[in-house]
Amino acid sequence: MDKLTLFKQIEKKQSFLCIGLDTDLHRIPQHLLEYEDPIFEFNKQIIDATQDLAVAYKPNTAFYEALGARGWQSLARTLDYIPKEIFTIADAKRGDIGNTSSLYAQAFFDRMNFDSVTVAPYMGVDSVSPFLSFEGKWVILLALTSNEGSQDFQLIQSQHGKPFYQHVLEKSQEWGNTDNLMYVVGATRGELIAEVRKIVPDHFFLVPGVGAQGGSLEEVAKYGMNSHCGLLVNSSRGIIYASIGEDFANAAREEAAKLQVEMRELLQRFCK
Ligand SMILES: O=C(O)c1cc(=O)[nH]c(=O)n1[C@@H]1O[C@H](COP(=O)(O)O)[C@@H](O)[C@H]1O
Repeated sequence: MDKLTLFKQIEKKQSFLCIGLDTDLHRIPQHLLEYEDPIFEFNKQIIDATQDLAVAYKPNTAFYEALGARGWQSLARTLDYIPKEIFTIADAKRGDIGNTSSLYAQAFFDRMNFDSVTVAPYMGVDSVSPFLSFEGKWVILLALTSNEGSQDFQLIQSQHGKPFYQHVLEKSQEWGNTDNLMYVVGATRGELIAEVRKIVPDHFFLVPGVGAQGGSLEEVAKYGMNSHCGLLVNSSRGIIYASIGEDFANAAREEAAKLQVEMRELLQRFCK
């Protein structure tokens, strides 16, 4: 997908909401277990109920991989079901030596036709550049993650006096087709989002951590929004498990709608 299509979706829907399809067989409503593919059925109903509010869907592949071949099939069916104008993210957090990364990229971009994949930068240029060589596909590089363990490496000051995540942002700008590069920046790191934005003013951020992890949407927009919005804010559990009863899809819609209303207002305030 090209940038323009993404911009248009954001403008049309007045939303920068990404819904995380972290679909767990143990958490979905029990009545769905009667279906031949309960995971797909759950996702299908969530997508039907929220597609006018969301600009992206992000299945976290762990939830599908954990089920083996059956899970991969549910993932493929889900991807096929997502309307084509909506941005799709394979949250797989890959990255390996070059020839292996090439095959990961083929798996998610050619075989499965995702628009983007999350990639870990730890192994450096040759582990990331194979993903960047796919025309029209996006790499979403982990920069400053939302979890507590992000302090272990990402916030360590290097001998140049900069935290490690800043090196990731700067160095990755030299890694080829950076036009199609986004960065993961956790919503739980409100005060640091402004620092990230200074280093990469034009890139999109995928921002997980609102909802179940407690990040503030307003802070994210205040510090992270640019003139093209530049944000995809993800919520997974806070939306998809809003209810575990038969009304789950409606409840998910209500949660997504609350976020969209807030996003519309934030776009008017900060997208300049
Ligand atoms: O890459 C991600 O999406 C990601 C990065 C990060 O820093 N923190 C983070 O929570 N995520 C993912 O975003 C989703 C967050 O889910 P909820 O906390 O349920 O909204 C999960 O799929 C995480 O794996």
